[in-house]
Amino acid sequence: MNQLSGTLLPFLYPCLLRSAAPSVRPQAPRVASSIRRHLCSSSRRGQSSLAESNDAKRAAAHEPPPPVTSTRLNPAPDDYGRNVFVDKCTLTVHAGTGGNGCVSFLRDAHISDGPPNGGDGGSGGNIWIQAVAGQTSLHKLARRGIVKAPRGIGGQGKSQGGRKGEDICIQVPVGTVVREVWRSDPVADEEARLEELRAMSDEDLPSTPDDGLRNKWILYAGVTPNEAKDVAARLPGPVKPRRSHLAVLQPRTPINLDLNKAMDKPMLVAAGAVGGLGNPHFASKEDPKPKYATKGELGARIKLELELKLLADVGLVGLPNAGKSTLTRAISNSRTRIGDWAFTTLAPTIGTVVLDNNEGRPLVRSGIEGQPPRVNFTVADIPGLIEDAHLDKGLGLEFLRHVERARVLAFVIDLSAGDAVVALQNLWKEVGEYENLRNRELNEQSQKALIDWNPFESLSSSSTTDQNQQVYDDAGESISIFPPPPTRNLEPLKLPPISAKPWFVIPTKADKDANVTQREFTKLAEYIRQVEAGTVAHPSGNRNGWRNRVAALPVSAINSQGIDKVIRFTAGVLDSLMVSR
Ligand SMILES: Nc1nc2c(ncn2[C@@H]2O[C@H](COP(=O)(O)OP(=O)(O)OP(=O)(O)O)[C@@H](O)[C@H]2O)c(=O)[nH]1
Ligand SMILES: [Mg+2]
Repeated sequence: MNQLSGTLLPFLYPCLLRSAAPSVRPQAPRVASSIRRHLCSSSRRGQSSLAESNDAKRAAAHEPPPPVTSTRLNPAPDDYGRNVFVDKCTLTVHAGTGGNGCVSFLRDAHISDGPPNGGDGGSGGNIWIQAVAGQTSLHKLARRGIVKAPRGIGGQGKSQGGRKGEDICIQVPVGTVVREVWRSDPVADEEARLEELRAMSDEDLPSTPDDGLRNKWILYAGVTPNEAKDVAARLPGPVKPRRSHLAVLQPRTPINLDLNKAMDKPMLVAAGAVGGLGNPHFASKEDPKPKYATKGELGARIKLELELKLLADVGLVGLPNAGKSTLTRAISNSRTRIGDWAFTTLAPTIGTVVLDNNEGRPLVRSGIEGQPPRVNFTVADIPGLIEDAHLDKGLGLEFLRHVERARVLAFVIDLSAGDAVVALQNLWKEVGEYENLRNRELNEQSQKALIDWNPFESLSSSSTTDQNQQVYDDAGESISIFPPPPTRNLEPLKLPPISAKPWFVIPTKADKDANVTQREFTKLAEYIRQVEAGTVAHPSGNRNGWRNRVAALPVSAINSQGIDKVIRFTAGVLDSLMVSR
């Protein structure tokens, strides 16, 4: 070993030196150990260290393995990933304000007082939105609350235009509905104001330009206070506010987008405001060297409500403690919490089931002809439903709201916990009652909207606290700067009826007492067959409930048995939905 100390080897392979110590490192790289064997073959000390390490390895092999405390499918209750799921949030987007125009004049060795050459301001950043696959929650946007695009940079001398503000793209999960709550568009406000001024007769016109118009101008930095009055008096009349040419790409107001497909390109939500004009724009015969330029336009502000209409491809519906979370862990990458008590899961957790890990051959072949194959689907572990959940017992309404947002429903039934058919019927009863309740509410709301409508009600009377926030000037007078307009009451989302969703049953805990589970499964399978054949009523009580291809797929989630069949069946149902769409 002493031979080694004078070389670079100890630095490159520190394990060679450490191997002389009594501790054993079975994970040492194979290359290092082969070099070690080769180099140390002539050294007696090296031989003894190898012998020691072999002894230690042999001793370790005879040691009993550490006791297994938990597995992935039967973890300790504190072994779970943090769940941050948000399916509804509001977001205020600010399009970038335009950069200011510049007041500048050509200066040269031979020209001391040249023509105007101030550049235009750059336009503000645009706000885009894009639905992307792979995202399942709105929590990041909910945390941000406000998204502001940067403003454009001001113009400069020598006719240099300002740089444009950077664009911002908001990425949301596929299945997000985006609706406008209110909008404040300074350009539209200014247009309306100019329209009003134009309609006024000459006597009614304000004699001097009011603050609103003055605020649009920038005066040359070199003007003295006395000169400033003179320049201000020479300002041209109201300048028509300008919009970015991208504004034509904005969706119609009020915004109402249903982003139900992954988008290749983002969609424009709010175009950045245009930059101000430099002083050459105002040069005229009367005033060839204007000492003013315009400020950039103010960017629009839009308050949006984002809501996930589609939570996941499959929603697991079951009684508390039925084994939904264990099943979610068994079929997906989820690390949802598992515990042998009711209400272990209190908020939905979304897991992704991988059908193709891109290692050559897909694990499950899925997709429809002519379209790219499906590589995964999502599963939502929804908190357990209890009796009278539709009356909001045990946060029932909140949980049922999530059930409504799954494409396909999988009813998880514990085969060892009493009558499986009754358990399934009870779950459907809660879901069906919730649907009736929701339909009744929707009808009541639309009737109320009809009755409450008052054509003579002024806009200001419907103002909200948001709008009433006042700003005061130095003299204590209230001034309103850029106030948000009244909030729009958004209607509840229109969702397809729950009973019309494809559904199937996953009887679980099939590994428990064979006599009981076998008996319950036989009963349940017979009942499902009758529902499919139409000889018994649909368990939701709705005559038009989904009956095609209903199945009962028994599993033992804790042992990962029967899981493949569930994945294949679900992928098949999702494919058939795509074909029928
Ligand atoms: N023997 C057996 N036990 C299971 C199986 N699946 C789940 N369990 C156990 O059942 C208990 C409850 O499982 P969870 O997956 O937390 O049940 P859950 O439906 O998510 O419960 P909530 O979140 O409270 O609604 C745990 O102790 C699991 O280990 C199974 O297939 N076989
Ligand atoms: Mg759970």
